[in-house]
Amino acid sequence: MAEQEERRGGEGKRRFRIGYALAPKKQQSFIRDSLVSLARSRGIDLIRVDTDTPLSEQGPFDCLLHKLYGDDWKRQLREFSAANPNAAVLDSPEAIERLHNRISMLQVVSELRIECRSSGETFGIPKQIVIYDKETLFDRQAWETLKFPVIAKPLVADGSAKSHKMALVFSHDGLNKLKPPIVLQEFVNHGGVIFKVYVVGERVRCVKRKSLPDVSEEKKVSDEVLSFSQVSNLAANQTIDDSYYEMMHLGDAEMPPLSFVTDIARGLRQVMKLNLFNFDVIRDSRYGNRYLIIDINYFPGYAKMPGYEAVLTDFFCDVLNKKTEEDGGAIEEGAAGSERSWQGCDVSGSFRGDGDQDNLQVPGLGMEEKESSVQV
Ligand SMILES: Nc1ncnc2c1ncn2[C@@H]1O[C@H](COP(=O)(O)OP(=O)(O)OP(=O)(O)O)[C@@H](O)[C@H]1O
Ligand SMILES: O=P(O)(O)O[C@H]1[C@H](O)[C@H](O)[C@H](OP(=O)(O)O)[C@@H](OP(=O)(O)O)[C@@H]1O
Ligand SMILES: [Mg+2]
Ligand SMILES: [Mg+2]
Repeated sequence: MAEQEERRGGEGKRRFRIGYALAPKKQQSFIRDSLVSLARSRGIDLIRVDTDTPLSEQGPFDCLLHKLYGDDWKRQLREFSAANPNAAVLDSPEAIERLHNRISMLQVVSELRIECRSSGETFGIPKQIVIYDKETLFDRQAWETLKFPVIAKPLVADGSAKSHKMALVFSHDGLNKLKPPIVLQEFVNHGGVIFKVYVVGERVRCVKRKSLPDVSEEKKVSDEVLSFSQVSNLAANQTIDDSYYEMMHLGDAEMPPLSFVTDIARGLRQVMKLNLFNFDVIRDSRYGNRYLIIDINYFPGYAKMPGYEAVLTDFFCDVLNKKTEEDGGAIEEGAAGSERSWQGCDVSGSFRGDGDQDNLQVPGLGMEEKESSVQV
């Protein structure tokens, strides 16, 4: 009885347990005290999953949040879902798998169906080919459809440092320095600014980041190969705020229309069946209102966004609310104490955008309402 009362968080309130299974570096950057305390105040306990102990020996969990790789972990997740059909897994390993290959990752973009916009914005992906072996690399026919410069990206995007090691190749003379399997993606001049669109369930936030500089015509005949890695990623403890934009001279870079990136985010979420991801967008300097999606990441560095605690906590409440409704736990107002009633997460709470640079889209609210408190 005491344990049940403890789970109910005293005064008959039901508490929820979200287990998180993350690599140490990710846990350190994402599970901050500020997130843990805000979630706790809304009736949610964030509990570390010990990745050295079988998942089946831990819990119980109402929801599992994870960013781990490998067949054994996928097996444990399948067993967890079979044993706990009412628990939410964020997100399904099968859906995440699609993002671990840079070809299947961007294929989802071709499945998007988004209405034409009167303002004329269009989207797509850069031209790219996959090269599985050295022989193909030297088979001119394989890559002659591409225009140099190209970016050579590892085919596998599995979160390893190796999967971020890239090379900018200006001419085919540079191809012999590459190690397949790789994707050769046309480098598109985009003014040195990349837009990262963070998605947390129905919530979307677009931020600007420093990107690779444009390549001049003269440079395009060089046999050089420029290696780089994660040029647009911030250090885990760095956040995106005005000082960052000033330091990186990104202040006056125009953001893409919020409704445009939100439509793409919604489309990607439906096609990929993922809740937690971001995607990188560049504006093609040749056309001005043509946007190219160049990368999609599962469970990115949300903590770099000021106010990420409220975004994630509101999302957790959405998930738990949805699970409770699905479980038939109708929330009877004032029916505290009855077995099926659920006091649930308190989802009221102000959730504010932070200035012009970051567009903020919360469910059902337009831009003009972004400063209002969010009751979801
Ligand atoms: N097709 C392209 N045209 C121009 N610049 C590009 C292109 N692809 C990548 N870049 C540049 O290279 C950087 C890294 O590319 P990408 O985002 O695909 O790598 P990543 O290792 O997956 O990065 P992340 O840290 O976002 O996961 C981008 O942020 C951008 O600056
Ligand atoms: O600047 P962002 O938040 O995009 O940086 C992310 C990056 O896009 C990838 O999602 C990284 O994950 P992997 O691709 O699995 O390496 C994130 O690293 P992580 O340690 O936070 O998961 C970056 O934060
Ligand atoms: Mg990227
Ligand atoms: Mg990436």
